[in-house]
Amino acid sequence: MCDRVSPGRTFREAIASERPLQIVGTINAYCALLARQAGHRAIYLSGAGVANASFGLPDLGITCRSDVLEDARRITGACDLPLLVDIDTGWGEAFSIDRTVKEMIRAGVAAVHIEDQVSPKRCGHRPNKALVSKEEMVDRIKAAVDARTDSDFVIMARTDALASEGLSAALERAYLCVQAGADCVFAEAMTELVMYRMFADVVGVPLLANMTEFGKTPLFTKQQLADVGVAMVLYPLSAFRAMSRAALTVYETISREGSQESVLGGMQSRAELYDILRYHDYERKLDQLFAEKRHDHD
Ligand SMILES: C[C@](O)(C(=O)O)[C@H](CC(=O)O)C(=O)O
Ligand SMILES: [Mg+2]
Repeated sequence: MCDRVSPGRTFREAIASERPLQIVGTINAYCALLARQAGHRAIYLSGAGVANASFGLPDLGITCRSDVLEDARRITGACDLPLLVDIDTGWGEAFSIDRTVKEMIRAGVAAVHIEDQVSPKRCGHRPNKALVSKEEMVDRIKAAVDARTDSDFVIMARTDALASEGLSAALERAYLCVQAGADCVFAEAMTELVMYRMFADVVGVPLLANMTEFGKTPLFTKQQLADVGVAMVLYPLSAFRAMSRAALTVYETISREGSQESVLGGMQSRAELYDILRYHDYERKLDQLFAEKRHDHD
């Protein structure tokens, strides 16, 4: 790796120093800057977010590695916060997973989570999810771990097993993934707080809880999750859901009222936008370059 601190290292440090670490979904580069402005220390590129927001598609395994990589690169290009990326099933067998991991590292990503659903996958909070065998999932993890070109890059194993196979099977899968080298575990679609305590005790590595809205998991607080041993709390689509509602309201208002006047109060101002983008720094730089150029010709 180049002179840059490994994003994986930054992510590991964030997990160690903020318990639990809040990881917020940022569907694009500007959202990543907003999350940083709000003081967050880690961000997330959601697979559902790529499908829904970038492609207008449902989260059913329709988007692929290059789609997610493109969104990831835009985010890492604009924001230095460590980025966790949802790579769904890894998009294939061992060599495809190898390529996925290597390209994610090249894209400046800090961590990925890979799940045990069959391909094409479904949203973790919808019915009728089908899983690959635990042996195949272990192979996915081995392939991901072996693919690392940066030993700090974080491989997180996600299990979707609770719904179809029950808690003991989900715990066993998580344990086997850790034995195979996974750095962290993502316990998907838990229905009770105590389940996280059981996972934390079994896996012995940092555990992630997914607080996605309108799904199978009640919205536990950061403190409740800390008390049951959770190390990371994910809010994958919270901002996206709020942005979507806000955008719809604006479109409807413009259409209904013939003006956006009544919704101005809900908008970020030009000054606020420019602040986040450091617009004036860019402008000053431009002025300076032109001034130097003029000077050269004198
Ligand atoms: C975390 C997740 O994998 C995502 O893609 O963001 C989704 C979130 C959601 O659909 O609410 C999941 O939990 O499957
Ligand atoms: Mg997903």
